[in-house]
Amino acid sequence: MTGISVAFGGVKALTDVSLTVEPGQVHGLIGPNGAGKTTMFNVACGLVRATEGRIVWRGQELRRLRPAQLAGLGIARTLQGVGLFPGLTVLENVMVGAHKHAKAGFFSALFAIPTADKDDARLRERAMGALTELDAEGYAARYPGSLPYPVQKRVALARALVSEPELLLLDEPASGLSEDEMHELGELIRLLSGRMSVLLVEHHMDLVMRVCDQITVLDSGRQIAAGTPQQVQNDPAVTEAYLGDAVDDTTDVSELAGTDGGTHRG
Ligand SMILES: Nc1ncnc2c1ncn2[C@@H]1O[C@H](COP(=O)(O)OP(=O)(O)OP(=O)(O)O)[C@@H](O)[C@H]1O
Repeated sequence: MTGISVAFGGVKALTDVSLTVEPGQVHGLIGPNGAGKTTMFNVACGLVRATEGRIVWRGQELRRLRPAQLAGLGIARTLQGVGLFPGLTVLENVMVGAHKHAKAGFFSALFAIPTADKDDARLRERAMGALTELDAEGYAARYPGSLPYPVQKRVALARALVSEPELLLLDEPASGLSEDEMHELGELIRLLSGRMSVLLVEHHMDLVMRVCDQITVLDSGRQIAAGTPQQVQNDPAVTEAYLGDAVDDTTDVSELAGTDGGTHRG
């Protein structure tokens, strides 16, 4: 993504931001509240159109990117919150994520079109595989509303993984997780980077510092730093940006602890 600017009416949410997620790398996008992280993420998903700038994927410029195109491009995403279909079981929810691989099957079934049983079986198998990878196979027959939030988040991630994306876009995947769950999530993201690239928008500094290969830091819609976790941690502009944020919002002081000393690095 190069030279991305976004304006909402008179508000400049992003000004000339560039970042490249390299193959097999985890790229973190961080910044204080209102920095523009979600807007940048939404540009990458096709949910927000950039006022200026270019998105290039696999050597091709994506003009007028729409969210519906992502799966076909080998890109999957999870959004803030969970977004599972309450009327479908966990397994069915994950099968929705696999639909680009199915010629017939689950979707034909949804719309009462005659199904190809083989496709359906393959889809189920892939969806169960993704659930197993996330230790959630035991919940396959349950409905999302009956499950604890962290489990719902794992299911949402399984749904993104089942399409075997080349690029996984994660928007605040650690929100609402305990320390232990966050640690597991970090290990999982590292594991996933062996077979896909990851763009990670996240508030939890210790997670970001532990799992990312490269980090881009935004503040007030502008890129203020970029580099390895160590480079970013040692950048005075970053500390300053977070200090300003901590003064505005005292609840963020604990997060600040991870940005200054390096003690959270794994
Ligand atoms: N749809 C919108 N309409 C108008 N302004 C918006 C819209 N979305 C975002 N903004 C503004 O753009 C700026 C960047 O917001 P954004 O949500 O991208 O930041 P963020 O870094 O994700 O913040 P947070 O960490 O609080 O989620 C903010 O000033 C915000 O108020």
